[in-house]
Amino acid sequence: MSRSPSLPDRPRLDLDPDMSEAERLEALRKHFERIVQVNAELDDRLDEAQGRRADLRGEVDELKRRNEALKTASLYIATVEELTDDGAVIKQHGNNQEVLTDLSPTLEDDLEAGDRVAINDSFSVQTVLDDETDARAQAMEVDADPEVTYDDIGGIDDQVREVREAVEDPLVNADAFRKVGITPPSGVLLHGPPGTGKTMLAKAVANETDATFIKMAGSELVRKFIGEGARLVRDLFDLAGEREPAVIFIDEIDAVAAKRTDSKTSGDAEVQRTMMQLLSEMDGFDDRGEVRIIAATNRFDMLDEAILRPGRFDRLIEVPKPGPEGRERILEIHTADMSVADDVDFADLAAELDDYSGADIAALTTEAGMFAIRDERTAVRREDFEQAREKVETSNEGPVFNDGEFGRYQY
Ligand SMILES: Nc1ncnc2c1ncn2[C@@H]1O[C@H](COP(=O)(O)OP(=O)(O)OP(=O)(O)O)[C@@H](O)[C@H]1O
Repeated sequence: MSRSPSLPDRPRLDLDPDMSEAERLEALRKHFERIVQVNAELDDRLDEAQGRRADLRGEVDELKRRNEALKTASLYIATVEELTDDGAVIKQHGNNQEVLTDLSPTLEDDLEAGDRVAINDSFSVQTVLDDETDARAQAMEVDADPEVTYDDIGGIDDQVREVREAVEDPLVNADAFRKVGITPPSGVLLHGPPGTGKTMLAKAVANETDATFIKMAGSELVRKFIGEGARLVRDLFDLAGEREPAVIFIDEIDAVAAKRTDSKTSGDAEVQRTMMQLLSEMDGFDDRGEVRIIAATNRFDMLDEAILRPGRFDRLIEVPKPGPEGRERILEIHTADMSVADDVDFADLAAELDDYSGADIAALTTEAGMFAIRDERTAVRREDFEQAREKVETSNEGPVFNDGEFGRYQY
């Protein structure tokens, strides 16, 4: 990469052998002042570059999202009704339009009547789709008996309490809410940096209330074909109704509920349709009995305000990275089953793990354990944690420090 032309020059120190001591001292003092000044200028430039980098990353994310939407933009779902010598008769879902379409030789052999296919705007068959149940399985994770408990979650006690009040109490104590005549929050939105325990919170609430945990990934929803995202949202709420008590967890909700952009691609329109379906399911939520809904996002700044209105995600809970005490607790949780040598002081270690998320700490403890194994020891020592830190912090997936990735969000 070429160097930016406007970077300040490296200051030079010219000392003449004929100079007196006083002159030398003066030259050195000036040189020092110049270095301090150049350093300050470089700091400014660095800040500027980091700001610019954060902006560019934001743009890249947005472009990636649009690209993803465009790739699936113009595909619709249809069912093959009949195979004839002239091609296949297909029926498009949604409008039930029947069309005879040519088939490419490669598809001809694969297709059977009854298959679901993806077609483009001109009804040409693009791919054979998986079974409907596969599409659901890919987008939804159903866990009738999640194992996470509140004790497994460290450093976010206030958030645990808030989630319990907003999600657990209405499930366990529905009568009390009815008698007092208040409506519990419709949906809870957890927002904060990645790996801080948002999914754990949702699972723990489901566990403590003996509810089925049903997770839907927002990013999966937008990868589907026209009409499929909205249908999956419908399925999600139907399934939760069948399995009540249930906790619906929509991860990465920003993928379906981002602020409207000015782009008019059909991919964006499809994302909008999916979001509309989600909003209408939430608006009809009161009659759904023992179903609670939690969503999570790392990109709170991107959300469309429509989803935050009363009756929708009207309880916002920020889940931040843990402070030193929280980090200490998370270290204890993740080393509970490890043998740890006496020279490891968790409070001391936690104080040094500035900006680590819960997930970073979990990764750190595993790495430390690996170093002990490599050294053929059974107890994990302080030096293992040090080596693990070096590894975690130099790898790309290590913690992202304050002036990095999240500079552009509010976290
Ligand atoms: N507060 C915490 N206490 C204990 N462990 C944690 C905590 N936060 C994260 N972890 C560890 O990190 C893993 C990932 O956490 P989780 O999936 O809940 O994060 P998340 O906030 O949902 O992340 P993302 O936004 O990336 O989906 C957990 O399985 C756990 O091992």
